[in-house]
Amino acid sequence: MILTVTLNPSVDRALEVDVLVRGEVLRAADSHIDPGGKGVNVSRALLANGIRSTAVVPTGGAEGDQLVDLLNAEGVDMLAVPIAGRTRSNITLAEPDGTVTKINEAGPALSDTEFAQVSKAVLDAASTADWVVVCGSLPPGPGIAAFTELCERLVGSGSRLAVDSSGAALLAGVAAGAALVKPNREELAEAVGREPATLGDVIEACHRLRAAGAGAVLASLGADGAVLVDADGVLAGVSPVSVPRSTVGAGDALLAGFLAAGARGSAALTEGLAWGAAAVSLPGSRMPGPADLDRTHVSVTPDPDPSRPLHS
Ligand SMILES: Nc1ncnc2c1ncn2[C@@H]1O[C@H](COP(=O)(O)OP(=O)(O)O)[C@@H](O)[C@H]1O
Ligand SMILES: O=P(O)(O)OC[C@H]1O[C@](O)(COP(=O)(O)O)[C@@H](O)[C@@H]1O
Repeated sequence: MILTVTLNPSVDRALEVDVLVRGEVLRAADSHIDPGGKGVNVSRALLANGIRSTAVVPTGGAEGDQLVDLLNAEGVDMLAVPIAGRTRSNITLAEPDGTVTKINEAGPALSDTEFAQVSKAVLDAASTADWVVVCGSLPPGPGIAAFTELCERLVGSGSRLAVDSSGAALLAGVAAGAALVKPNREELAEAVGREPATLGDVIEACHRLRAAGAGAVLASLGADGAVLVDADGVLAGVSPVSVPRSTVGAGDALLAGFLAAGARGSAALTEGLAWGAAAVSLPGSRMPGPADLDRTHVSVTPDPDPSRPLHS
C-alpha cells in the first residue's frame, strides 16, 4: 500500500481562457474543479489506474469539506485530519496554446498540535505502507525543523520515503535519506544552485543529490521528459505530447506511474513518462486512466547524450 502525504492540499479550480489579458473581464471557455495538492494527485492517479493508496490530508473550513467531498466522489481512501484553518484554493488559468498560469494560496497555518496530529497519523499508517510519498509545499506554521523530524522518523522507522517538494523541504528529504526524490527542473536548479542547460547538467545535479543522501533521483524536465539516477545508473526518457492542455499535475502523474511500475529501471521510467504525458493532455488537474495512456511514444535510453540541450 502506498501512503501519500499532502501537508498543504488544495481545491484546484482550473479556468480555460482564450487568452490571458491582465485588467480585463475574461469569459472562461471551460472550468474544472478537482481535489488537489501533489500527494493527493499521486493518490488520484494511482486510483485511476486501479491502484489503491491512502491520502493523508489536513482539512479545514468549507473548502476542506469540499476537498473531502471531491475525494470521496473519486473514491480516494483518505485520512483527513481536522484543522482550524481553511484549506486553500489554487487557481489555474489555461490557454489553448498550453500556457498555464497558476496562482497558489499559501494555505492554512498548522499549529504545533495540528502538525503533531498529522505526523502521528502518518507515522501510524506508515508502518504498513510500501511507500510513504510526501509531496507539495509546506503550510505556514510548522518550520522546516518539524518537517525534517518527520522525514527522519519515517526513514528511521524503516519506511521507504519519497519526497516531491521544493527548497528546504526537498533538501530535508535528501538529508534524511529519502529513497526517492522527484524534483522538477526548477527545484533541481534551486537544490544545487545551478540552472541546468544540458542533460549532462541534470545528471550531474542528480548525482549531487544522491551524494547528499537521496537513494534515487527522478528529475522531471517538462517537455524534455525525465531523468532517473539511482544505484543502477542513469536513464533518460522523453514522452512527446502534440497538444499540451494543462501541465498541472503532470509531475504527480509521472511519480505515480513510476511508483506503480516498481520505482526502478526502464519499465518504471517508461510508465511514469506515459502517465505524465497523458496528464499533460488532459484539462485542469485531471489524472489519466488506462484509456489515456500511450506508451508507444515514450522512449528511454541508458546512454543519454549529456550534451543534449534542454528547452529554454
Ligand atoms: N510540454 C510537455 N510535453 C511532453 N511531456 C510533458 C510536458 N510537460 C510535462 N510533461 C511530462 O510530465 C512530466 C512532469 O512534468 P514537469 O513539468 O517536469 O513536472 P512538475 O509538474 O512537477 O513541474 C515530465 O517529465 C513529462 O513526462
Ligand atoms: O503540477 P504539479 O507540480 O505536478 O502539482 C500540481 C499540484 O500542485 C499544486 O499546484 C500545489 O503545489 P504546491 O503544493 O507546491 O503549492 C496543486 O494546486 C496542484 O494540484
